[in-house]
Amino acid sequence: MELTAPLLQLATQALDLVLDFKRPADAVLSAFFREHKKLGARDRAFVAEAVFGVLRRYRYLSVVVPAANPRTLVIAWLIKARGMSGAALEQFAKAELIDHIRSARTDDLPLPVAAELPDWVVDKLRPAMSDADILALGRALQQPAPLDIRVNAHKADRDAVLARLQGEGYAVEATPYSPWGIRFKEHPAINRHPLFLDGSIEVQDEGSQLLALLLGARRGEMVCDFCAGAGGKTLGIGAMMASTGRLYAFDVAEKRLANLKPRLARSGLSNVMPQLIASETDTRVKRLAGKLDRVLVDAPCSGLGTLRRNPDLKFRQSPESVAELTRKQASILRAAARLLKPGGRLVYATCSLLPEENEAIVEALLAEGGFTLLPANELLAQHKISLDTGPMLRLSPAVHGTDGFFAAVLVKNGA
Ligand SMILES: C[S@@+](CC[C@H](N)C(=O)[O-])C[C@H]1O[C@@H](n2cnc3c(N)ncnc32)[C@H](O)[C@@H]1O
Repeated sequence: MELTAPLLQLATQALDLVLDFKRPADAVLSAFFREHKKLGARDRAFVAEAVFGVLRRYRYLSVVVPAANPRTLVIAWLIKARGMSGAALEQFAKAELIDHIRSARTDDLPLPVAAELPDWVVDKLRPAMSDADILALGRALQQPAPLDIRVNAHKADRDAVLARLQGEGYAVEATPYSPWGIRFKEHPAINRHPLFLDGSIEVQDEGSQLLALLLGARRGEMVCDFCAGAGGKTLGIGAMMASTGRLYAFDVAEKRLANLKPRLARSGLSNVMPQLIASETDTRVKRLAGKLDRVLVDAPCSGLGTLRRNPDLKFRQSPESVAELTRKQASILRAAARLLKPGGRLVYATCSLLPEENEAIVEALLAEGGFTLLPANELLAQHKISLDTGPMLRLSPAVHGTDGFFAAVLVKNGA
């Protein structure tokens, strides 16, 4: 595509709005496009690509550019990531700036810059990971995520959906771990496809799909998705229950639960009860104490495992926000644990990469007694899924091609 001065100006303006990191970049960009209604599809695509492209390499580009500002960052991205030639850019930037960027070194960078992670994140990862693994993780997190869908087992069959999509010319393949997953090579607008509109498929990362398997809810059981949000996991669990029994979908965010409603309608499930709660200590929660067979806690977390989708998130989190989240996670997990019958199953999951949001939260509950860890690797093997990351599941984009993801399965003692 041909770069023009107005287009460069638009990308610069949009980036400027994103770089205060007060709101999620995708929300800022949507608002920006609403204000620039006349922009054509190709120009929008360029602006979005430039903004997300800079965000993915923000630490590196900030080192490369002598006086980093949104415009020079976009120019540095065009040269370093898009491989644009100096000649194509000479009408937009001084020759010294172009030369400086072109000759900037790419080797010998400090680990946090090469991995595109904040220093404090690298410090928190270091006790559990080698520098080489942190670098591989950081590099994988810089790549855009593939588009994964989950076939709704209540309505459709994966092989049939796969064959249909292939027949329609989509480049798709079955996901390696989830029995319901299909991965697209491109990013088509799948939310307009008839299979999406009739609830046969939902967009969901493969890692998230595995949670329903780990929870293992059966027909007729009493189950709760404690942090249901817009119901990504709820719908997978409800399908496994074949729309029988009862599946409570709790959340404190009214808007997210509202977003669950149309998805629920499409899914054809009639066993889900969305329930807005004020907090994890709400009386509606306490009323269910000791009554449930399975509870999923897909806890609010730093989201650092999803940086492929939200590269700005790492700059909107801090050690303080993580500390606050860990207090919340521990409190929610305890409240959720009280709902289980003896022998009932509790799954704790996050899309964080940090041990303090993951293993530490689970180990603290285990140390109090009352629960036993059920090895996730053995459970997955029972489903013929060869995914062995040890007794707790830790998925990494560098190793598994999924978002960064953590899950632990616990059983309430005393059955
Ligand atoms: C990681 S998201 C869940 C995503 C969701 N499970 C899905 O698959 O779409 C965490 C959710 O926890 C909710 N949350 C935060 N505090 C909570 C609390 N005290 N009790 C229940 N849910 C809470 C948030 O509103 C958010 O929707």
